[in-house]
Amino acid sequence: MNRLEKAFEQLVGRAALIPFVVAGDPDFETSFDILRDILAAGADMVEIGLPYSDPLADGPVIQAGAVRSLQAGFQLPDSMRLITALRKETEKPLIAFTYVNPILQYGVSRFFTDLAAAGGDGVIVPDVPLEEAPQLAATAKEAGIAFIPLVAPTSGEDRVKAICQQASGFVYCVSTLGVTGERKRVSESVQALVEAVKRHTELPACVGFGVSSPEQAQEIAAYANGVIVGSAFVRRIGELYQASQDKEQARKEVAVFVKQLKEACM
Ligand SMILES: O=P(O)(O)OC[C@@H](O)[C@@H](O)c1c[nH]c2ccccc12
Repeated sequence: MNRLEKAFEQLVGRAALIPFVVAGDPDFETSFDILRDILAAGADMVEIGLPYSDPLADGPVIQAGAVRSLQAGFQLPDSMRLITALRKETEKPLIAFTYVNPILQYGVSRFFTDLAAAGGDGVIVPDVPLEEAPQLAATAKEAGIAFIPLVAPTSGEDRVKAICQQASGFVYCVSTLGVTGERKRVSESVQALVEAVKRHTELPACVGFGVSSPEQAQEIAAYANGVIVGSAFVRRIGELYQASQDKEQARKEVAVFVKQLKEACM
């Protein structure tokens, strides 16, 4: 059983809390501390976003996080270094989140081999078309990396079935159309999407996009196997870690938010 399977098995009926942060935001050391704190505060696994200059599916908050990281000089090899360092601190799953371009530039086979050597467990690539996904998924699986696909509210039953058939790790159910970013309400339609996924795979179905509060996390945890929260963390990191802020206070506030979300997922 791999780390992802073990993590979901240990949930025993509750939903996994899966925070997303941008690697290297606002710098390598701080990003390492934030991820270690988030895991120590109770996150079941983390999604580590590899900063990219053209994050077309991201809203302004995560775009700003990527800019902070890239401006700090963070490059793809630093993401591998960050995952390697984190793996020394935790046995929880570390999932790389990246657009397809950085993988192509780095070299597909080299990317997954290096990610596995660093201690990574899975990858999420939001902009790889279904037609090209099988090749990427096969290379990932050869390296022992779960290829976690996304399904959207617009994905019809046949497309959900086709996506689930090549999935590994879990299936990412995108709650709403548009780009990432905190929403006041999480769309009700995502429950039907989770149910459609469950008709076509035994894999966990996790929901992301827009989750900004413990109340929303609790709502999703009632029917999904995991709750993914990104912009709500990246916004706090941006606000709290401005140069003038007290880093200790910032770390405490991020940890409190994790604990509140974790409570809600019980
Ligand atoms: O609205 P949020 O919480 O930022 O949701 C997406 C985010 O958590 C993470 O999964 C993500 C970051 N960038 C993406 C692009 C596409 C799909 C997903 C993502």
